[in-house]
Amino acid sequence: MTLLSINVNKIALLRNSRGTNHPNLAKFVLKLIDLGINSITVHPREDERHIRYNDVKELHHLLSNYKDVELNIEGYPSDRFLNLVSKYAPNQVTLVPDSIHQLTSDHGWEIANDMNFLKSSVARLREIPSRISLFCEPLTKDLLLAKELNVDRVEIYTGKYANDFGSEREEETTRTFEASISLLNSIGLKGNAGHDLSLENLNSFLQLGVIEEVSIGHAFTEDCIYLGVDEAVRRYLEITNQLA
Ligand SMILES: CC(=O)[C@@H](O)[C@H](O)COP(=O)(O)O
Ligand SMILES: NCC(=O)COP(=O)(O)O
Repeated sequence: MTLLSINVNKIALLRNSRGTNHPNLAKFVLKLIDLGINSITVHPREDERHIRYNDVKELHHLLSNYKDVELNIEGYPSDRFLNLVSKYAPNQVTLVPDSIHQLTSDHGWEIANDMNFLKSSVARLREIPSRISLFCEPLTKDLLLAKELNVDRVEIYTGKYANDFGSEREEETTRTFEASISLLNSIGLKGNAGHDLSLENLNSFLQLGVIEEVSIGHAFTEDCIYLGVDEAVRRYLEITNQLA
């Protein structure tokens, strides 16, 4: 069984588009919890284009009433971000190499280039009881360096997997991800995964090896439009084998 974490960035994006509180993020999260979701992911970017820092405060308070529901906060380890996660100590912090100029998180850390920066960020996070996860490419060199950084998990960036799924590159790309998941397990690191996972590619991805958690937002939000929230949640939980 793999934990399904729903990323609610796009609900916040829709809310921000009108300057009102509709759709209400807390109401949507409560709906997800009622439907059996046990983890929520938010990604407060520096420009707060969707999730705002104040959303984190409100969601942390809301989820304090649901001990079996996890909060995963993703983001670039700026001082502002580290202060935020230090204040709320979520179940998991996922460090992502982002800049405000990016449309989305479209790459993992090139750890060798940022080793000292990541070492200091991890040291700061070790002052709180949160699991530390690092958003990485499925590359041996980065996975081994993640082990050296002594993080708890690696979130494998699955953008290439999703992009190549169903193409002539699928077989080779699948082998790359399968080897990365196997390596993670062999070096004692637990693997999360995320970015562009969907109802189309998720089941195939989860056959590649042991994945603790997948975080899914963009495709899930689209599925909610076509299928409705209840059916979208049911289908994703069915694939991750979390249905009661
Ligand atoms: C790290 C990752 O792939 C996603 O968690 C990220 O939150 C997507 O960001 P946007 O929702 O801003 O595209
Ligand atoms: N870490 C991946 C995530 O939270 C959601 O990514 P996406 O499904 O919105 O691409």
